[in-house]
Amino acid sequence: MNLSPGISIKGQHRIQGDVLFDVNLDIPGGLWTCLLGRSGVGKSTILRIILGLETGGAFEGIFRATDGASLNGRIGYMAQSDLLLPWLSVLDNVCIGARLRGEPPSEARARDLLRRVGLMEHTDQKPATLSGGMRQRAALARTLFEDRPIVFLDEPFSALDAGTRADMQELAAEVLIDRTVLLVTHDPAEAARLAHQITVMSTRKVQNWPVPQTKALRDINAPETLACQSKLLEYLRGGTA
Ligand SMILES: Nc1ncnc2c1ncn2[C@@H]1O[C@H](COP(=O)(O)OP(=O)(O)OP(=O)(O)O)[C@@H](O)[C@H]1O
Repeated sequence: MNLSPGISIKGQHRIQGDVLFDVNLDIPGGLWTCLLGRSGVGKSTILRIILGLETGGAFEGIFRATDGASLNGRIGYMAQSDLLLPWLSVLDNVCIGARLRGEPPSEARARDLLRRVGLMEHTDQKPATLSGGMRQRAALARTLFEDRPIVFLDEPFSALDAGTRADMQELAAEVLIDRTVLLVTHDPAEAARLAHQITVMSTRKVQNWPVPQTKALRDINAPETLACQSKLLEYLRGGTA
């Protein structure tokens, strides 16, 4: 049985009375959906609506899990900003969710994830002593540690160099296999590599985009990955694709 439900969202979001976007989107359970679109179009807002967070506007519509159960407590979220607590060590930041819930965190698992994101030597450091890319990897480890059936990732690899980015994509794909993942990204190559569903958002519509027929996680240099990446980039730049 797939324990990671899909999500459907349908409605309209307004900011100060103006329509920011109309959305009618099915996010399939147990698969990766990559959400792309121009800056400011409302990608993060879709995540925040489903998470019940402040958006600065009002959403009129419905969203629900496909299994009919509440989404409360089932979504892991990695925001664009890392939201690391400056007074805690990297290790304690990874474990913070469990501690706040009054659960004893598995420090061994936290350390293993920090090793896998390349921060084994930095577990006792405070976030302020890390580079931007290291902070982003600490935030990724914290999100993976939460082990939720649904995971929202908002530009999770944006601060990473190309090699580390490929490594972290592979790690996330492995750890989050069979989870429902909604990944916001500006990188067509990332979407072409990771997605089971690609969704492109504009002010007019939210539409699905053809994904390569091959199995994700795809080879970066496979012809179908490169073709998808190139067509997507052309479309996002305003071409006709
Ligand atoms: N708290 C808020 N109050 C008022 N307006 C907001 C708030 N949050 C977002 N907005 C506005 O909503 C719009 C969509 O923002 P959102 O962050 O969802 O865009 P995005 O597509 O994720 O952009 P980017 O790719 O740059 O991250 C923007 O015009 C933004 O200014």
